[in-house]
Amino acid sequence: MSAEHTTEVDAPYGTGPAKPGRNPRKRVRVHHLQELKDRGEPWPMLTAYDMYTAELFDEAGIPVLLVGDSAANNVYGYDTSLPVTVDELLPLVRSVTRATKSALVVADLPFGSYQVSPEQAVTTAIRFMKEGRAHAVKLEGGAAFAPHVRAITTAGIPVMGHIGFTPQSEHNLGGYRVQGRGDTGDTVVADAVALQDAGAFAVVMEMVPAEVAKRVTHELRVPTVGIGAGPDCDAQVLVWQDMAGLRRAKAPRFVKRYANVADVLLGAAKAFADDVRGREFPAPEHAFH
Ligand SMILES: Nc1nc(=O)c2c([nH]1)NC[C@@H]1CN(c3ccc(C(=O)N[C@@H](CCC(=O)O)C(=O)O)cc3)CN21
Ligand SMILES: CC(C)C(=O)C(=O)O
Ligand SMILES: [Mg+2]
Repeated sequence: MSAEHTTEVDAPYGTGPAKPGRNPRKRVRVHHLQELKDRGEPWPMLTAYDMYTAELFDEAGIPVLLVGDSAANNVYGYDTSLPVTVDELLPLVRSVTRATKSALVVADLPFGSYQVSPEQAVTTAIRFMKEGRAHAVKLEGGAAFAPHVRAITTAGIPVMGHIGFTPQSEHNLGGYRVQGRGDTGDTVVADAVALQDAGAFAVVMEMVPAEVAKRVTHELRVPTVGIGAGPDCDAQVLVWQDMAGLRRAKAPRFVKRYANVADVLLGAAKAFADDVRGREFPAPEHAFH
């Protein structure tokens, strides 16, 4: 029996590092994430936009990778997530999915690709599954988008919700602001319940007060995924360039920086430049004779 076909797998899924070359885990599924919530085990999620990062995060045991529409900011250099298109995101999704063995890959539906109607949402979600080889999709919006979520899940595609601060609506929300303070906390809870009832397998909460996120997490059967939503969510997500310190701009309050990749890359590029200018590179061992 080849390694690929072993039925002996590490449990629980995605809660520890993979063991390369031995006992490869099966693909994380939506029901594994539900099992983690039911056992009270929090799980990590990161964005990924390309092959090498996806491969590393998969090996690190990150069970869910999000190809975020935040590629707008973190790959394409737009100032908001609004301009990025399906055609720009699809190749990134394809490379991330191709690079992973275990992680469940979620594709963000970008602005304008699902809001028009549930039918448009299904059509776009199908493109991400068929052309991007994603395992699930994510869209922004509360109760008003329950019909869109229902339509996509009816087509057989798992959907992750996203409420609280929803970057695609920044012009309507008045900028990057915490959502659900005071009386509007009840709206966040109602939105989360509506998404769950429409079939969402998990709900991201971005920049909502920790107490509201805790309420939602206890109210929902399905997992909540926090970003700036306090410690009581069932999962936590960060943009990888924030998490690893590749992005050098001032990070939002909810970010914790675990490395300084920017300094590592800057140092490597400067050393290479110095070597070329000083005729240190290429050395004899780098040349063919
Ligand atoms: N690199 C990156 N990280 C992200 O978390 C992220 C993106 N890009 N792009 C899409 C959205 C936009 N997000 C953002 C961007 C900025 C703030 C921010 O500046 N927050 C401030 C102000 C909060 C407030 O006004 O209360 C902060 O200090 O947290 C928050 C979320 C989250 N997403
Ligand atoms: C920050 C996460 C939740 C996201 O939606 C994105 O990266 O696009
Ligand atoms: Mg997004």
